[in-house]
Amino acid sequence: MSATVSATPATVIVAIDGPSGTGKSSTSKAVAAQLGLRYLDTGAQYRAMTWWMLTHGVDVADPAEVAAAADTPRIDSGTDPEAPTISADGADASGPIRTPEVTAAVSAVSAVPEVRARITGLQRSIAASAEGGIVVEGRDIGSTVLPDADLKIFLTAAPEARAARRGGELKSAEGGRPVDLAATRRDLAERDKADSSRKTSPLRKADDAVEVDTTELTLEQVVECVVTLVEKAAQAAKAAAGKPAAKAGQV
Ligand SMILES: Nc1ncnc2c1ncn2[C@@H]1O[C@H](COP(=O)(O)OP(=O)(O)O)[C@@H](O)[C@H]1O
Ligand SMILES: Nc1ccn([C@H]2C[C@H](O)[C@@H](COP(=O)(O)OP(=O)(O)O)O2)c(=O)n1
Repeated sequence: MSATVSATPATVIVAIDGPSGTGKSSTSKAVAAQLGLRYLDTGAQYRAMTWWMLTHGVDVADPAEVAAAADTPRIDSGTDPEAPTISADGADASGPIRTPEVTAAVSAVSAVPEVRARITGLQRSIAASAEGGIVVEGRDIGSTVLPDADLKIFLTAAPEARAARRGGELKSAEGGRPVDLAATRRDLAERDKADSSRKTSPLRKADDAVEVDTTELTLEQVVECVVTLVEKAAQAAKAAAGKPAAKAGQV
């Protein structure tokens, strides 16, 4: 086992929150892979629920209809950071959840308290059973879902940087066709507003979260920074538990 992994305790829970395009998914996957942890993309769960509703005739603009359907689909997440999976009622949802239709509807669906209660329950049970620990990324992980996480990170980035990153992804998805960056930026701002202003569990930095502004950092620099923070948090957790902190090379 490497010195890096040996610095983590038996179980370490890391919460990474922030708005779209700040680097949550890429950072969380890389950190989890590097430290031998599991990985959960909670946005994918909300997107899978939204996709299932759109394809099962639920009027996603009607919170009562959405609430009534919230317990119906089975949502399964595979937590291998090298190959995460997401399915709804057994159907692979990884492609369809990235369509513009799902992106446009997901904030409304995820604002419905019954949806949040259902998915929060799934998230807590996945985190509780993750052997060795897990990196969970989303909007309300540090503030609501896992308030006792060993480490909470809140990623931010300037709106132009976020739009440029999302625009790059959309361009690849469109086979290299140019993307309207101003429209991408507007879409992000609208989703930020909806996600931050909903009543139940809005997008919010937990009081004890470490904020990392990724605007001027490469992805590699962000990953390095978060890995260092996880190792420090793991050592603090060990010390608090009364055990001597592991030296490099010790398990
Ligand atoms: N620090 C960074 N610098 C440049 N590009 C980044 C950085 N972090 C992430 N990206 C890229 O930006 C895009 C969005 O990142 P992603 O991890 O999906 O963000 P989020 O999960 O917060 O929406 C991806 O294409 C990713 O490779
Ligand atoms: N913990 C979470 C995660 C996502 N959501 C909602 C709000 C987000 O706009 C959507 C989609 O999240 P996702 O992380 O996939 O979004 P991006 O990849 O950043 O575009 O889900 C949420 O309400 N709570």
